[in-house]
Amino acid sequence: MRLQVSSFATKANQMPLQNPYIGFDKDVRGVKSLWERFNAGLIDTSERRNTYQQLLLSEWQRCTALGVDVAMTVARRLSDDEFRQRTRANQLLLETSVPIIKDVGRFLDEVPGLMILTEHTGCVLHITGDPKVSDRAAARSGIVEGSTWDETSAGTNGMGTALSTRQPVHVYASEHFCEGWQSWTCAAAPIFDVDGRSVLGIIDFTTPETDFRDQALALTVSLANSIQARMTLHRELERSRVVNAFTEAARQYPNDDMLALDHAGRVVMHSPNERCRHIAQNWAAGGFDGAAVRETIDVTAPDSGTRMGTIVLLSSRPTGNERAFDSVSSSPSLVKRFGDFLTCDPDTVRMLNELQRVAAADVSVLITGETGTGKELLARHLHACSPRRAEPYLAINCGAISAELLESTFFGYVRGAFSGADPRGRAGYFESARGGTLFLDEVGELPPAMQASLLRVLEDGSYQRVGSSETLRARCRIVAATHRNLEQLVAQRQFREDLYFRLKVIHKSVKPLRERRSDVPLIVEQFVVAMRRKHGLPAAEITQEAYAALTRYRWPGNAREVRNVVEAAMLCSEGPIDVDCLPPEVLKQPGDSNARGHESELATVPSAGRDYERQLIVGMLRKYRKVNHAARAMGIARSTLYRKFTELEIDPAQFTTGSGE
Ligand SMILES: Nc1ncnc2c1ncn2[C@@H]1O[C@H](COP(=O)(O)OP(=O)(O)OP(=O)(O)O)[C@@H](O)[C@H]1O
Repeated sequence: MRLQVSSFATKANQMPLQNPYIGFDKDVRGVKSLWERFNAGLIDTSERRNTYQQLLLSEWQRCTALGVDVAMTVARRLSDDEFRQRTRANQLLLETSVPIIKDVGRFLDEVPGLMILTEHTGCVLHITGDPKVSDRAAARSGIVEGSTWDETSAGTNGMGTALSTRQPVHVYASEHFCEGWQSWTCAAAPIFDVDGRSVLGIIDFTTPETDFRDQALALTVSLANSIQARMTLHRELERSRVVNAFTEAARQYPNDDMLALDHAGRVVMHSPNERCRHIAQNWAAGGFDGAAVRETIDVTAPDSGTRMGTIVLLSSRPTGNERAFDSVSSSPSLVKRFGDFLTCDPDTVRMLNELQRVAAADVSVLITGETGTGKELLARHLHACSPRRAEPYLAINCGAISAELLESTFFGYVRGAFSGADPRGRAGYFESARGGTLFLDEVGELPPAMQASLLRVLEDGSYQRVGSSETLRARCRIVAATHRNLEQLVAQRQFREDLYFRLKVIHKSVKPLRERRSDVPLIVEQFVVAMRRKHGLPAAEITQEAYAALTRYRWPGNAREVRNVVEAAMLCSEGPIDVDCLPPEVLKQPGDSNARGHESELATVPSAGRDYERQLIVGMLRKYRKVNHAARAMGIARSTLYRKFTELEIDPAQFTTGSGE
């Protein structure tokens, strides 16, 4: 159970094994019976209980209050996209931890257990261990990479409880709050960042209940310490590189005030004056004027392109023409970053500043704009800036769910609600989002019946699971988005006016990229760095001609199209990115009916989308040289990739080695 006693926290080094909560002579049967009585509502308050039982009860009461489903049997899992993002964000932790875990794993051959690494919100990044146990854990409890184990998602459990207590814990079988985890026993320890306070992740050793080893807790603590030590070394190296970059930037821009931030956005250095000292002191609390940031320069690792820190140039004391990125902007301008959303367009900067101001307010927000303009990106960061940031962020594409399943997907259902349903019933998005944010993408696609149900929730917060008359209360914030013109849909009676007004308490519209052309270089630059990281590519220049074409093009698919074109071009090029790596539509001059130099190709390729897809796949094959590696990098099944070869007339043998598999 958790090591919650405060004296332990302060005397951890002297007395860990004397703590009653990590003793291994646990009263297994007693705990099971306590759990059963707790869930049946049969706990007698006058009953005398020892400290350990009281601790368990208060844990479980807390989980109940958090709305955790005690009957949960399969852990919540992030979408593939979200998991990919978490993996990218925790690359260093993974690269540092996995070799250590594997090294130790070799000596655990005899123990039927799993070594699990999570990041700081409880999402499992990596699992190593006995394949049989791994299969069983996946099938029985959903213990897989991408599953989430923070206590608000999964109740008392090794990873989640170590995260919330920031201490090593041992959670035995029926000490788990959810029924679905009670056939497991876990020992887990937090991995701390260099500041000794922020938790980077958790290292956990999970075994079937009966196979637990007394030494497991010591093992996880020792592993966490090793990972921590190696991370500290990396961070020190990064820090010295950030300091060097700061010194270089200060030499280049002697009139600028600037700060150097580490990978986590903490101030490492600042210009030696009172204003900067003041900004640096208030930086962590966000008590600075965001608009004071003129430019940011990422300090990246020379080999991997991973971001190690940032140099922030502040906007006052302007001297005229200094620029951080020569390739980025033709005039000095303010670059605003809102999460991963970058802009230097004054209207969009203003819109983001307004969005930032409403992040903390508990009101619904509607974001409109053409497809690919970054609406999801804004919604995600709005959540990250809100007081709800520790709670789940759930994104739903309303247009992708069939009308019959919408009610049950949003509101959940009880057992026996309809045929084909999970016999245990299931929570819907409103329940799973709890106190977090529900992002309703493509909200304009909701059919009328669902619009009426959503309106009811927005009006009084109440809803029912399908098949139940019990009223539940929604506690999440709604952020909605659409590329459609909702006002027009209202006029055409396709969208309820009352719902429209409920959703657009705050309404922000994102301009298409062709109306903020100064953002194109910024976004191209951002994707060049991201794709280098994603595919492990060396630094590549963009030739002047290619650059001119990229900035001239109107980008009907907005930033998403930029991403696709940059990714394909980088995979296609062997050296600098030149025009021959750009798709024909990008090369078209305004008024041109033919793409320069690509007439013959165009004649055989029916659409730009197809052309892009073909280019991307060929690029992937060239890079990875094996079909299965390319499929994995693209996040699709090998069979799908083979189907694409036929569709797009690609001969994989031309690009792969050996069997190509
Ligand atoms: N201003 C921006 N700066 C950097 N990247 C951006 C920007 N806007 C969008 N992107 C990137 O473009 C891609 C598409 O963004 P996103 O999915 O948020 O668009 P969207 O408007 O929600 O699209 P849709 O309407 O099709 O759902 C993502 O890869 C996102 O990271």
